[in-house]
Amino acid sequence: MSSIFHDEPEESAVDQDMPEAWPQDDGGTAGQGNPPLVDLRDVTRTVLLPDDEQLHILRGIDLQIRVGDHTAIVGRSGCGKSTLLNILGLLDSPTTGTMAFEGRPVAKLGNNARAKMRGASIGFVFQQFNLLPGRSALENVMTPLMYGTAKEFWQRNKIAMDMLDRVGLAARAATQPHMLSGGEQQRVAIARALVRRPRLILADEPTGALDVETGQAVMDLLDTIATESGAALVTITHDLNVAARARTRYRLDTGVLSMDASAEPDLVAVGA
Ligand SMILES: Nc1ncnc2c1ncn2[C@@H]1O[C@H](COP(=O)(O)OP(=O)(O)OP(=O)(O)O)[C@@H](O)[C@H]1O
Repeated sequence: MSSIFHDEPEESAVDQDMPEAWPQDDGGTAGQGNPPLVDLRDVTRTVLLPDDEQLHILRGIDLQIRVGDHTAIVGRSGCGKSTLLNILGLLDSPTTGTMAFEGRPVAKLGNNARAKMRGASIGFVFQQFNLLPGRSALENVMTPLMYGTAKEFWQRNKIAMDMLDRVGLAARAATQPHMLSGGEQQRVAIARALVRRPRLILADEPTGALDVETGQAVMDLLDTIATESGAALVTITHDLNVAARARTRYRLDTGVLSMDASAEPDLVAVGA
């Protein structure tokens, strides 16, 4: 968690290890000429277990995400959702296969360039909110701006206040997380995730700790702000009601990704 919000400031990121953009080989999937925001090709993730067996967590994942998309990935516990999310969020790397972000192959990125790309372009929303205790709502929302551009740094107070206002919590700016309800904490977390206007928002079970009604309100907010800011939203969930809001739905089953999870009625019981 702390690694996401406490990476190197942008000013110290090493730009030299940013590779050239990929050639325009979209494999026929891009259509509009621009590369997808995220492009996974035949991605696998394998770990070596203590008994020397290999655990194949992700297998042959092909996934293209474009700016403006709202994509849901649903699957049962242990199917590889978090592993895929970590790869999409540049927190982990594929074992084999390729991933490009904004047209750049990420395998060649050094740690600083990866952190810079993550900080500037990706916002994370978690099930348990992961707000920093002992800091006000405003300070939480300001945190990513401390590691942003010079303009973001110097205007962090105003930018963060505007974002808190956007999620309807300007009046609670000085309040610490433990004094806020679960839904309010998640709105602060959404404000923090979006305060640098990321192009990709990764939401990992964003309604998992909320009651149904509050969860719907949070998803409405996330949907609306993502659409307004032109970001792509990827929601990872086991709840088909949450998944149904997405325009594109995938099911992840023992590491294999397939289209349209809503066509799988047996998963409804999992989300119930
Ligand atoms: N580093 C690792 N070493 C060993 N096993 C791992 C490792 N990372 C993940 N796994 C295993 O891979 C499988 C997929 O893990 P992952 O956390 O991606 O699942 P998930 O779909 O997010 O599950 P949940 O919904 O319960 O959080 C699990 O069986 C997990 O125990």
